[in-house]
Amino acid sequence: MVKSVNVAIIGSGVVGSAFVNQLKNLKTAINFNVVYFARSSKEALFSSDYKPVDLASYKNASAQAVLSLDELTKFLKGASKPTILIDNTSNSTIADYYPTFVKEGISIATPNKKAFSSDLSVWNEIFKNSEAPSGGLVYHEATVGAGLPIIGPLRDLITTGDKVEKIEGIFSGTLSYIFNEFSTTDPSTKVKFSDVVKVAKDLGYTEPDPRDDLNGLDVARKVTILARISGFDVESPTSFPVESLIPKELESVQTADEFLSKLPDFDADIQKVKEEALAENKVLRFVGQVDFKANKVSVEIGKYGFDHPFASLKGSDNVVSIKTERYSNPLIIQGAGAGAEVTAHGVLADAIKIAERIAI
Ligand SMILES: NC(=O)C1=CN([C@@H]2O[C@H](COP(=O)(O)OP(=O)(O)OC[C@H]3O[C@@H](n4cnc5c(N)ncnc54)[C@H](OP(=O)(O)O)[C@@H]3O)[C@@H](O)[C@H]2O)C=CC1
Ligand SMILES: N[C@@H](CC=O)C(=O)O
Ligand code: NA
Repeated sequence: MVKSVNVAIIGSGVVGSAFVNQLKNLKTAINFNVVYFARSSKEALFSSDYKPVDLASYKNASAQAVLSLDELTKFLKGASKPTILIDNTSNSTIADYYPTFVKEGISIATPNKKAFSSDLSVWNEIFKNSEAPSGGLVYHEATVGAGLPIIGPLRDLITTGDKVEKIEGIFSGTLSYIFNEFSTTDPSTKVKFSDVVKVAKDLGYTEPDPRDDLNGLDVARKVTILARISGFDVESPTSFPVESLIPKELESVQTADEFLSKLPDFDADIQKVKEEALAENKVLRFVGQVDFKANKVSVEIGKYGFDHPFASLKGSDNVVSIKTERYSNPLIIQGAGAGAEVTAHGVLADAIKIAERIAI
């Protein structure tokens, strides 16, 4: 008999739409039965008898109001099959509810960093509940480096007894793209900082609000996640030094659109920093670090010589260097660290891993 698992999807934005397309074309021995699909924060598709949502026409299907998280839990628990919840949003209310989902036996696959990088207590509760015999499973590979295999291999190293000494890298697809385009080894590069920011947004690399990338918080969240997996109990992503690219004068601007329209006024400031680096034969890169020996976690803009590996990165590539007791010559993982398809495949691969463990 074919094994089956229920799936509840929340969000159909940049990542969510790509996820649905990949799921539609999935060829596995397990049947993924989508019983709930919140295609926006207002509209959801589901039926009380758990009939599968038609993914081919979900955009036009008539929808109902989204269920509250309590109602959703009750609905999913009422089914005869186990459920994987796919959270393709950046919503923190949903993230704060993960401990309850997991306690109620609902498994989670998600690219949403909020639950794993907010207060340490939320992280502890999620994984404590997940370890209980009736707890749901939790996979979040796409929260760091999108679909790049970083969290899985790091967890494997730790589980098998290795010890992390240092993790260092470029963890933002957006900031990688921006600095790879803006601060190059070629002195004739003329692109304006604010223009590249807009392109990064159009390419789907940024957070829903690009200020969450530019203020360093997105990188701080990723560094927090990697530090915690490695055994460094970081209290929150604001509990260590994080450098921001938001001009002081724009810190209190209300909307992302207003921010983007005013950003060109500050191009000259960052241009000057770039030119100073260039005069030293260096480029600017936005780097995160977890250093166990120095007992230090940091996120900052650094200057790197033209021959440094960070200087030759391309596109939205992330690069992560993991130095451990076993890998004294660090393990390097590099590739696209943002974008719809590479993020969605990370989430879907996690969903498949969960399904292989829980489908009945
Ligand atoms: N883009 C990328 O390259 C990467 C993204 N990620 C993460 O993936 C997640 C999604 O990013 P992205 O797709 O770019 O974001 P988008 O803003 O494009 O999509 C978010 C979607 O979530 C929906 N949504 C928000 N809140 C709710 C809610 N309460 N109930 C139902 N739906 C809701 C939004 O609907 P509405 O329009 O109604 O608000 C929207 O459809 C984020 O957590 C991001 O950090 C991770 C790695 C890479
Ligand atoms: N906005 C993020 C998306 C992936 O996490 C980034 O640019 O890296
Ligand atoms: Na990843």
